[in-house]
Amino acid sequence: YKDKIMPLTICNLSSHNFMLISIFYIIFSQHSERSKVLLQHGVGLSKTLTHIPTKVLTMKLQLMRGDVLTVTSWLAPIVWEGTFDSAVIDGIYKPLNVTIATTVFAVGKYITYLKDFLESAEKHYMVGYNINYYIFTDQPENIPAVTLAAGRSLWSLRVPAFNRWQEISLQRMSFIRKAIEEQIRKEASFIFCLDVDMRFDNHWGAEALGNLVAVIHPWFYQASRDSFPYERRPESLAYVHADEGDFYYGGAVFGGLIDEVYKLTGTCEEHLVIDKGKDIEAVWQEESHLNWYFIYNKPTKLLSMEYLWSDEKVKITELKVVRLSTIKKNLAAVRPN
Ligand SMILES: CC(=O)N[C@H]1[C@@H](OP(=O)(O)OP(=O)(O)OC[C@H]2O[C@@H](n3ccc(=O)[nH]c3=O)[C@H](O)[C@@H]2O)O[C@H](CO)[C@H](O)[C@@H]1O
Ligand SMILES: [Mn+2]
Repeated sequence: YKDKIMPLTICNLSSHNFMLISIFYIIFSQHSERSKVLLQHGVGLSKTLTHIPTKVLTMKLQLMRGDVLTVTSWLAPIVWEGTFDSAVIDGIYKPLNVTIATTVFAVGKYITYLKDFLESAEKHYMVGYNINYYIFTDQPENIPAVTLAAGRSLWSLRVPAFNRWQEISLQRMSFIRKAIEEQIRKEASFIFCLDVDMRFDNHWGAEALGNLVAVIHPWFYQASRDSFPYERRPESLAYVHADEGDFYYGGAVFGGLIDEVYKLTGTCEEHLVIDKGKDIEAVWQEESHLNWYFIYNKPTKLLSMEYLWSDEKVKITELKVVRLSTIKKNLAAVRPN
């Protein structure tokens, strides 16, 4: 299969993934006792996992992508169209009846993005799953009325208005950490933390679930490590040495199991507070701290730029589908500074 279809260099990149998938299915098909898989996802054992037939295995192996990196050097999958089968993924997660918390900040004029964000999410984001949206806003009265599907609900959490846009990004980690502690932990098993200036265009589903999930920043997909915009001043706790770093991740999408994201947000919050005490603000605010965190706490799953694209980018051939895109915004009109 490899020799016939894939050029040798690509074959080297993909063979790990090929092996992993094969091993996963061998384990899966031989053990109908499903505790390992369920425990790995940190969810209860009460529901029955549906049996995955052999014909699905055969189909899956034909879906491999040969033109892109589909696994990291620490063996985390990178999710691209053609690397997963939604029927198999839903066969794992739907019976577990998981609830996925989804945090979004809509402060000041950014509240105007919320309607399209929510309406498009209802069409494409985790369709068929229980979703709790947590909207952090300074104006709960202006949250638009959007019809949510069954099993999906929306909570508003009040935050102050800020006079610098950087401040909102900086404070997100702390607000999310607190909300997990006080509310979210009791209500959901997974969480995704998303920017609001975005629109879902296509399926963005349960294949994105994982213990600790990061997204490759679309502007730095093909960039070399020395051009990643990590924080380079050693005084900051977000400092990354020139010899370190795997990918440059976007701050607009991260997630995973609640406890993993609790640790992530708590650590970033601590580092942000210490930096502030030293009067230093990392070059890309919380995104810089997030990138630091993922170097020392490797994400267990990476999402390709299909999961975080930008309306301002010219499409590349590897991009077969845009699932979520940052909309073009008039920064002078929407930001407080
Ligand atoms: C695509 C991507 O990875 N974007 C990141 C990037 O810039 P962006 O240009 O995407 O940042 P942005 O202006 O979208 O701000 C981030 C988010 O903060 C919220 N917000 C911001 C300003 C405001 O007045 N009101 C408000 O609610 C809102 O949810 C917004 O989506 O760098 C930021 C760091 O500063 C964040 O890490 C963003 O996630
Ligand atoms: Mn944004």
